Amino acid sequence: MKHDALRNLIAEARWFGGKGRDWSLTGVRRVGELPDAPDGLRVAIELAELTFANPSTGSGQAAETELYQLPLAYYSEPQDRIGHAWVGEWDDEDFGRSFVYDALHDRESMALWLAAFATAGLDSARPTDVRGQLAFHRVPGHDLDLEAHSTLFSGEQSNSSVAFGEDSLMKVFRKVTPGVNPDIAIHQVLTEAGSSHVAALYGWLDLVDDETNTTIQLAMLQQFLRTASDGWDLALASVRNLFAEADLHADEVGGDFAGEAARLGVALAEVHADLAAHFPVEQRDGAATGDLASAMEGRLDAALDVVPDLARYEAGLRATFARLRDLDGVEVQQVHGDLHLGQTLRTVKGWKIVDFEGEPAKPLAVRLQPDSVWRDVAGMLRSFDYAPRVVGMTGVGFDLGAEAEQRDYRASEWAARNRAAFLDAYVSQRGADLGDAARALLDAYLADKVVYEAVYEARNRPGWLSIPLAALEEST
Ligand SMILES: Nc1ncnc2c1ncn2[C@@H]1O[C@H](COP(=O)(O)OP(=O)(O)O)[C@@H](O)[C@H]1O
Ligand SMILES: O=P(O)(O)O[C@H]1O[C@H](CO)[C@@H](O[C@H]2O[C@H](CO)[C@@H](O)[C@H](O)[C@H]2O)[C@H](O)[C@H]1O
Repeated sequence: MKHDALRNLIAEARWFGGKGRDWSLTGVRRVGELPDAPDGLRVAIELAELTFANPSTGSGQAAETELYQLPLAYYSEPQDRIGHAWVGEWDDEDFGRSFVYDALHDRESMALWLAAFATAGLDSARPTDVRGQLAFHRVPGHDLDLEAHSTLFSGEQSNSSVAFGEDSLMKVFRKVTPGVNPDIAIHQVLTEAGSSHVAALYGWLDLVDDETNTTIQLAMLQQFLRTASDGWDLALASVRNLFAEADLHADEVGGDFAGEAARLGVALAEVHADLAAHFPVEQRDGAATGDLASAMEGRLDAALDVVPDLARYEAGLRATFARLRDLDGVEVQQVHGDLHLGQTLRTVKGWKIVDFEGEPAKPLAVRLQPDSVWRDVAGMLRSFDYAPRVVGMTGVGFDLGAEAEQRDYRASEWAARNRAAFLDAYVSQRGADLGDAARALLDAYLADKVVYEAVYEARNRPGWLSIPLAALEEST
């Protein structure tokens, strides 16, 4: 009963990244219980082990397992108010007959996380509260609002984020791996460095797993950015503005985005500088750029099997990657790793960058590797190409048929203007020219990202595959 209910919960969850693969639920382990639950409620954190019949590409394993975190509310009576979060009903060996709900949707349950974090902050000399295998850590400097009600973010993606009023936000990591979670580690460093471009870290929850003698980072508590607007939504609004004006250029319409794009460039350069000051920076030699070229070529080889249309652009892409072999070396450092406009938030206090977890599909060891800053810059530049193409495709706010040519011209104009504003501001904030070596690196990361996007779109949004392919067509 429990097994089937949890399997259904996982299969239907938005955050489950294994959809479409052949998997089974091979274990469920209760790793902790939230302290101080009221009568009639027990709240448990359980880890579900999933075994995949076919390993993901390149893992070289016969079968692989992944761990997913499931916070569950066990009530002794049914709770109609959270019927939408129903998981199932069963006899639990610790809690007895239970009516079980997804705890993330339940205010009573979420208040227990907040209270546990608050308790951990009571003694600033020992900002960690250990409850069984759970260790609640607090970063001093902010008093949590314990009256705040929780709201689960509807736009949840790889993880589940819960806002506590307008005070704090807790991200519950869904797919978990033993070891350091880069999102927590980077937020901690940037918070201590006083960075104005991230939400301040307030705390985090670790599972100190006795069975495997490892630590698994389960959740992160951070500042709620009250006045935040999503960078991707703002960019789309700006494009629509331009498309609605038949006779005006990008710099003449009200919703021009170039000033924001430039401020984003400055913000990214400042974040990179802070990361370079607090994580190792390495100068790697020419062999490393050769390895980088080989890695990109390898990804192209794999992508050609998934998206045969890429073959038309193969020669140009290979030439771009091969240029890396002429470089003397490459500097690497901690970067964001998965940056695009959807990872940026505009607040009244400027741009913030979120989600430093790297690409969730990549193994943790790969996500922790230092990389070139040009990977992040390329990610943002690709987003400036996407925005007008997405508006053009969906046709919201203008007459598609009659204005197709005009629209394509304007899409290119918007993308070029904002790419230039972002890149110029980034480069000048770093205080260096974009020399030939940096240009070669940037071009290679851009090409690598387009190849990645072609595979991502083919697998996730086939209707959008034309976007990366059109970018390749334009650059040939
Ligand atoms: N500190 C914050 N305050 C307000 N909203 C936030 C904050 N951090 C992230 N968000 C919003 O929550 C969404 C999900 O956050 P993200 O870190 O990207 O989660 P995921 O790991 O699930 O992709 C983001 O798109 C952003 O709009
Ligand atoms: O889920 P993540 O945010 O980690 O990133 C994945 O999904 C992104 C889409 O949500 C995808 O980004 C691509 O589409 C964006 C518009 O939806 C665009 O702004 C990006 O430039 C483009 O790469 C991303 O590639 C993927 O890893």
